[in-house]
Amino acid sequence: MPVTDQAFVTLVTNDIYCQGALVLGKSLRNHSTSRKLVVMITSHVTSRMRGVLAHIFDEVVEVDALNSADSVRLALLRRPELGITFTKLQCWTLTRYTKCVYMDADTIVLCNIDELFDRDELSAAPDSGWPDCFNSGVFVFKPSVETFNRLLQFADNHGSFDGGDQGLLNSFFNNWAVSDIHKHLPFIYNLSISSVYTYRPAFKQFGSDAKVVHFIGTPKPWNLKYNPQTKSIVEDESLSGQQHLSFLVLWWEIYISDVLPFLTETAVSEGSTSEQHNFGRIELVMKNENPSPVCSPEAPNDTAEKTAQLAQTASELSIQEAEEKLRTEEERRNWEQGHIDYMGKYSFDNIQKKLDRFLQ
Ligand SMILES: O=c1ccn([C@@H]2O[C@H](COP(=O)(O)OP(=O)(O)O[C@H]3O[C@H](CO)[C@@H](O)[C@H](O)[C@H]3O)[C@@H](O)[C@H]2O)c(=O)[nH]1
Ligand SMILES: [Mn+2]
Repeated sequence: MPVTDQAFVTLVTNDIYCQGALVLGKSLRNHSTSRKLVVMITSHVTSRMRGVLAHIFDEVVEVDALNSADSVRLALLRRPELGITFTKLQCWTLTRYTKCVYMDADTIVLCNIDELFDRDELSAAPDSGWPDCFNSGVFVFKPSVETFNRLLQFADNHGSFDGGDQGLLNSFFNNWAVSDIHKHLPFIYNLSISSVYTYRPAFKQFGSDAKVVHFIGTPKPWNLKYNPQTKSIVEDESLSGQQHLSFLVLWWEIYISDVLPFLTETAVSEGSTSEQHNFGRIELVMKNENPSPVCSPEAPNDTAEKTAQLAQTASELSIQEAEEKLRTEEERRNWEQGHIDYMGKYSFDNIQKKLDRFLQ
């Protein structure tokens, strides 16, 4: 039975974080949540992206951006961009809902977690860096204008010890660590990806129970490169063994199968808009470095070198030429059978060029 007065809520202040929110929303839908899905956005989110969000979320709510502007404390955290996360506090203004679960846009669910609505405000899981603090990437709360105003007043009086919302919320709900064990969510509801390497044996023992994965810190999944052919993350120095790759692969698989079609579809159907799209930072595939053979039984049994040449040629095709070729029967057959040349003609770069053309 759908429950219409309770919702999962997330936040995005720009189109880049939207990639995360879309994957999160889709993961909640894939696990048949009975609650509403709400995404709070700020004015910088483009109207095209708002349209895409509306495909997955029940409500796209514009809120005013709030910023801690606390550069000194944020510098301590080495994350100057996180002042904007004060905007998260706006979730308390969603008073048409009686209870909500807030989730960061860099989280995904691995199963249905509707049971969280049995908990009260403020329930959250321990932060892996300082377990007497809760992590503010997943928490149960009760919308209330009064609480919202008290939070703003508190922020005004005391600021935030880490410059972001997490410091503020921990000071405000300051008895979380000791008052009520029911408000301590098990860590599996907010598995910080960093714990995978800081306590590897525990991950081996309990990791399979995880319900929510949180890609805390940097890099975020959407900043990485993914090779859909080999279903693997293209590792670079920003990873340095710190992220658990299989969860990143899962994120990317949801992105490719459930989100990318919405993004490309909307770009095509709203071709007349002059707004700039924001797929720029997502690199779906490696281009010509390390080419691997195109996965297609019809393709001749080429050497890697020949494949490299083909990939090179394909990536150099003009859009018109690429479209022309798309119409040929063989390619259509390959496409329909799922043998898609992700390394060449249908590399993300080429798809992106096509989107650019539609958006001009
Ligand atoms: O430019 C931004 C930055 C953040 N967000 C939103 O705010 C959330 C928090 O930012 P994130 O980059 O996910 O922070 P974390 O790496 O998770 O860092 C920690 O510190 C943050 C600041 O206190 C808390 O908000 C997080 O919950 C906590 O996990 C994101 O998921 C988004 O929902 C935006 O929409 N735009
Ligand atoms: Mn986060």
